[in-house]
Amino acid sequence: MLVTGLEILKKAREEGYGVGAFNVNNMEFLQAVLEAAEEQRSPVILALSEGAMKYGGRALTLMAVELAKEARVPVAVHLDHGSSYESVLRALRAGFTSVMIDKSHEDFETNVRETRRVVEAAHAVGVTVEAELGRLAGIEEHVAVDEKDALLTNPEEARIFMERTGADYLAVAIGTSHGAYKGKGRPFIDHARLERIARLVPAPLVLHGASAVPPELVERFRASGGEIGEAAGIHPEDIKKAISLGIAKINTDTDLRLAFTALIREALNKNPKEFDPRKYLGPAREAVKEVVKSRMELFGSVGRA
Ligand SMILES: O=C(COP(=O)(O)O)N(O)CCCCO
Ligand code: NA
Ligand SMILES: [Zn+2]
Repeated sequence: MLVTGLEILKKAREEGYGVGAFNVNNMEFLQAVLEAAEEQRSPVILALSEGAMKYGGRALTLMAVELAKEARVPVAVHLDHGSSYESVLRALRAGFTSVMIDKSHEDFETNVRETRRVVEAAHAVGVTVEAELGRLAGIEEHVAVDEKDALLTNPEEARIFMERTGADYLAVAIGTSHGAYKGKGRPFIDHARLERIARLVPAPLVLHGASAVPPELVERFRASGGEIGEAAGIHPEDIKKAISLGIAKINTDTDLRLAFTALIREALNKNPKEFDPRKYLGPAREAVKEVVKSRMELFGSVGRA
């Protein structure tokens, strides 16, 4: 059933588990994520970035919203990294039930003002809002303290920000970053900072840049002819710890992309004569579904629907 992001995330934070927000760009990703959620009896968030909305248009947003309504588990349809008020309005008009306004690159007052404006519009139509404070950036442990403070989320500022904006959940910067290169080896996650934020912010917290970029997946991508450098993702123990401290929404995009692409490359390499798209998109869809199911097990959302 189609529900708001807050309905899913409030319960998750209260009961101490995480819910995956999986980025979808096409039919196969949508099917993979929703089938995984139903098989795992897990709530799930379908995340569409502005790039996904540009790429998929009405075909994608219609599918996402209608399939969410028909799903046998709670599903929110979420705008990921909304960059403007207008972009949020387009998502609201498309029937999304969760929107992110990301003004974390602006100064504090601008972020507060722009986020408040989105909260008023979204709440007027029963949709809940994710905001962001702090800069996503992989940090090496030895990074100077003042540099960390400039980048990562300040706990006291977070409390004030949430009170002044009325946002429903907060994306925090505690050492993660988007993409396949999150740092050399195991990225440093500032759990102490997260604990301080969670004490001051009762709202569900969001972890961006949370993909694991597992070595076996990177290897499979390389073996199929893919080129990727020294990739590193977030360690499963850091995900579990972050959830225990208050993270309720966990964004996963890179792991799905790697799986989908590796399987397509393998299928095309294996049978150069093949030109039925279903023969290579099908196995790729299955691989994404398996990644999503295993992420749900790590997050603890299995059986929570
Ligand atoms: O936090 C994330 C994903 O993080 P990751 O790259 O670790 O999967 N996202 O918000 C997805 C970003 C999509 C923009 O193209
Ligand atoms: Na988001
Ligand atoms: Zn993100």
